Amino acid sequence: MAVMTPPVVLTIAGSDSGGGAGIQADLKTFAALGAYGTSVLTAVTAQNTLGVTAIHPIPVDVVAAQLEAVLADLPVAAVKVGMIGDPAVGELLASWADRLPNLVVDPVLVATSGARLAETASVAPLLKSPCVLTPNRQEAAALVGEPVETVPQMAAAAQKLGGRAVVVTGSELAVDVLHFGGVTETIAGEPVATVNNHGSGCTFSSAIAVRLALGDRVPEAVRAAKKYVTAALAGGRDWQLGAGPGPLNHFAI
Ligand SMILES: Nc1ncnc2c1ncn2[C@@H]1O[C@H](COP(=O)(O)OP(=O)(O)O)[C@@H](O)[C@H]1O
Ligand SMILES: Cc1ncc(COP(=O)(O)O)c(N)n1
Repeated sequence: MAVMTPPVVLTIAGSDSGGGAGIQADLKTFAALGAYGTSVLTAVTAQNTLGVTAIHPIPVDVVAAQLEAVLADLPVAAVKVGMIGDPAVGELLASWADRLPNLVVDPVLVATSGARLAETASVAPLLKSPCVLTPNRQEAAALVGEPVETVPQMAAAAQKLGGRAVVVTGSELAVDVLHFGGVTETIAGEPVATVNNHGSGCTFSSAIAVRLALGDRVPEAVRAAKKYVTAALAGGRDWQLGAGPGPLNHFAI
């Protein structure tokens, strides 16, 4: 029998005990889109659809050991970074950035439920790396220090932030703004009327990483990820999991 190796994608992120966001959303997205998922945990959160009740950051040497274990053995083709609970981990990842192929950084700061998950200082070291950065409007505002609400403000923020590319996501607007290769474009999707949006940002950034691992250019990867997150939001519109904003249905494609 012929041997085959599936595309391997790595998530470096926090655990969401409720299963809707973080590492759990990332691994489901990888599986749904045909990649083999690996994971480096940066934090354990006690979390459900209603909120976050505890955060335990993983010590930086244990984060480094996980990263070394994965990269020493598995042919990682893309890496997604989510919640970084500690600036020392941000520094560690920045020092590894040139060995992290097709890097996508979702600068997670606040959960959909409103809970603070990380400080801008944690992600700041990575902002100079050649990554695809995927802030939502609130995160973009925190990173550029200006209000980001409207589509023109999203475009201005995307142009200010550096990296390989920036996608400022518009949550329920269903409109994202991509700045790549000197070109700024609006990517409009179908708005989905749903309360179940917990983990949409994690899912979107993970889907971009899979598509980059499969060989897409950045604009194609972002468009494919937008289609996927829309389908997963639509697929979870009619289910109920938890009393707060529920998760997406990652396998409804
Ligand atoms: N209700 C919705 N209908 C359609 N697309 C949505 C909806 N909510 C979020 N999205 C899309 O999901 C992706 C993740 O963005 P966003 O929700 O802004 O991230 P975050 O979870 O970090 O706030 C973006 O492509 C955004 O446009
Ligand atoms: C561990 C962890 N990481 C990230 C998020 C952000 O989730 P969302 O995609 O809803 O912004 C979260 N709630 N928990």
